Amino acid sequence: MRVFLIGMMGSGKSTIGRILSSVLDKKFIDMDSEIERAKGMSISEIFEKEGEKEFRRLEKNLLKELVRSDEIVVSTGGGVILDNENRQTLKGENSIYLRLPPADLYRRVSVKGRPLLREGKESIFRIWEERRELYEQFPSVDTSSQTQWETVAAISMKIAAGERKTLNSSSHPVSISPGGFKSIGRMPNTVVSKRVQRIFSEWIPSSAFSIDDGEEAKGFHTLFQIYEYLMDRGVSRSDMVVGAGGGTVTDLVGFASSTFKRGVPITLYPTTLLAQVDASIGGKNGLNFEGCKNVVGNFYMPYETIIDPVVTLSMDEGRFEEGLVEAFKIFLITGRWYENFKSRCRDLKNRNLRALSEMLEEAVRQKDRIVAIDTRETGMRRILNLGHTLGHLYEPLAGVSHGMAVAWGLEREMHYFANLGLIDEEMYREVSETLSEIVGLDFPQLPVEDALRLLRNDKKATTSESMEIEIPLVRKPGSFEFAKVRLDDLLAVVV
Ligand SMILES: NC(=O)c1ccc[n+]([C@@H]2O[C@H](COP(=O)([O-])OP(=O)(O)OC[C@H]3O[C@@H](n4cnc5c(N)ncnc54)[C@H](O)[C@@H]3O)[C@@H](O)[C@H]2O)c1
Ligand SMILES: Nc1ncnc2c1ncn2[C@@H]1O[C@H](COP(=O)(O)OP(=O)(O)O)[C@@H](O)[C@H]1O
Ligand SMILES: O=C(O)C1=C[C@@H](OP(=O)(O)O)[C@@H](O)[C@H](O)C1
Ligand SMILES: [Mg+2]
Repeated sequence: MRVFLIGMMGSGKSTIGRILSSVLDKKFIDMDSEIERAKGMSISEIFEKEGEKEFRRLEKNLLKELVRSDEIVVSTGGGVILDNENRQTLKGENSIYLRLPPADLYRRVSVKGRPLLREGKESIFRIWEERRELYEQFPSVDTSSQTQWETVAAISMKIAAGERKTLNSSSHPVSISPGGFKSIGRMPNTVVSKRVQRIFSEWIPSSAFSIDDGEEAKGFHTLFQIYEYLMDRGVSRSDMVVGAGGGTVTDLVGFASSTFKRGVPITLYPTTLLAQVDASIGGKNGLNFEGCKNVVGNFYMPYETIIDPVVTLSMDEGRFEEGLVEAFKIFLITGRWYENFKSRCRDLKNRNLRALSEMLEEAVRQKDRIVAIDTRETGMRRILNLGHTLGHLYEPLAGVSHGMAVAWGLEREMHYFANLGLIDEEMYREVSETLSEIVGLDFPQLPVEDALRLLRNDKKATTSESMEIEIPLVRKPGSFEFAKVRLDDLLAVVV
C-alpha cells in the first residue's frame, strides 16, 4: 500500500508523514528531501539556479518513480498537484489532503526553505486561493485545531481496511478490528464521548448522543441524560445501544443499558487503550457517587466489544501510555507476552499498529480467561486489582488519572514486597524499569492521615478498624497469590 499526503506549505505533510510511516510500518519518503539529496542542493537553490520549471520536472519524475514502489508513506511538496498528470496519478492512490484554513497556515508556516514565500508569508493567501480547488479534488482530513496524533488517527482511519478478528472469548464476543470503528456508522442508538465525536465525526451517525466524559462526568447527572436519550429514541429490548468512548463512557453506558427497561443489549466501542485492554472486557460497569469511585454499578455482559487500535491513535501523550500500563499488569499476572511486551515497548509507545493489535489480542484473551473463571470477582478476578490498592491513594491525593495512579501503585506494591523479601530484587527492578519507560515514576510522597483514611476505606480492608488488608502479590510473572499485609507497613512506602 502507498499513502500520499498533499496540501499547502505548512499543512504538516512532512511532520505527519514521518509519524504515520512509523504507525503503519512503512518507509517514509519526503519528496522535497529526496529531490534535494539527488541534486545535492536545497529547494531554494534549485529554484534560484535552475528555476521552478526544472523543479517541477524533477518532482513529476520522482512521483512517477514512487508509484512503482510499495509500503511507503510519501509527503509531497505543496505544488505537486499543479500538474494535471500528477493529479491523475495521485487520484489513483491513497492520497489525503491535509486541510487547514489559510489563517492557520499563515500562523504555522515558516518562510525558511520555501522560495515561493520569498516575497513574504502573506503570499500563502494568494497561493492557497489559486490552488484550493485542486486540493479539494482529493479526500481530506481537517487538521485545524487537531493535535498531530488526532490527524494521524483520522488519516489512518480513512485508509484502514476494517478486517475483523473475532476472538473465541468466553465472557462475551470481542473482535480486534483495525478500522472496525467505522462500523459505528450503521448503529442507531449511539452514546459517544464528545472528544471522540469531534475527531471521528466523519463516521459517527448524526443520531448519536455525545456526552462529556472523564471522572467528573461519570455520575448520575450524565446517566440521566443517557436515559432521556434512550427514551427519546424509543429504545426497546430488541434494539442495540452503543457506547463509544473511554472507560468512563463504557462504564456509564454499560450501567445505563443494564438498567434501562431492565436491560437492553449493548455494543461497546472502547476508544482509549485502557478501555480496550480493561474497562470494556468482563462486564463490570458503574458510576461515581458522593465522591466515591464506582460505588454504584453491576456486572452486565455486552453483546459485543469492537476493539479498534486505530481509534486510540488520537489519544494524548500520557493517557495512551496508561493503557500500556494496564496491559503490562495483565502480562505480569499471567506471565504470557511479558517478555514480548518488554521487547516491543518502544513500538507500542510509538503506537505501531501491528504491535498494538498483537498486544491487544493477548491482553484481551488473558483478561477474558480470568473473567470467565470468576465473573463476579469473588476469587481469582481480584488479582486484576494488582497495583490498585496504592493506586487508589495516588488517584485522589496526587490528582492523577486512573492509569497513572495504577502505574505508581503497582511500582510501590512491588517495592513493598521486595522489601519483605517476597519477590526478588531483580524482578522488582525489571518491573520498575518497565513502568518507568512507559509512564515515568515521579510520584510524590502522600500525606499520612489522608492516605491512611483512604486505605482503611478500601473495599478489600476487612473492617475500617482492622489494621490488615489482603492484596494481590505477584512473586514472578505468571505466579500470583493474595497476601495479608498491615496497613501501616504498606503505608510506609508511599508517605
Ligand atoms: N469496568 C471496568 O472493568 C473498568 C476497568 C478499568 C477502568 N475502568 C474505569 O475506566 C475509567 C478510566 O478509563 P479511561 O482512562 O479510558 O478514561 P476516560 O474515559 O476518562 O478517557 C480519558 C480521556 O481520553 C479521552 N479520549 C477517549 N477516547 C479518545 C480518543 N480515541 N482519542 C483522544 N482522546 C480520547 C476522553 O475524552 C478523556 O478525556 C475509570 O473511571 C475507571 O474506573 C473500568
Ligand atoms: N497538527 C499540527 N498542529 C500544529 N502544528 C503542526 C501540526 N503539524 C505540523 N505542524 C507544524 O507546522 C509546521 C509545518 O509542518 P511541515 O510538516 O513542514 O508542513 P509541510 O511539509 O506540509 O510544509 C512545522 O513547524 C510543524 O511542526
Ligand atoms: O507549495 C509549493 O509549491 C512548494 C512546497 C514545498 O514543499 P512543502 O509543502 O513541504 O513546504 C516545496 O515543494 C517547494 O517549496 C514548492
Ligand atoms: Mg514538507
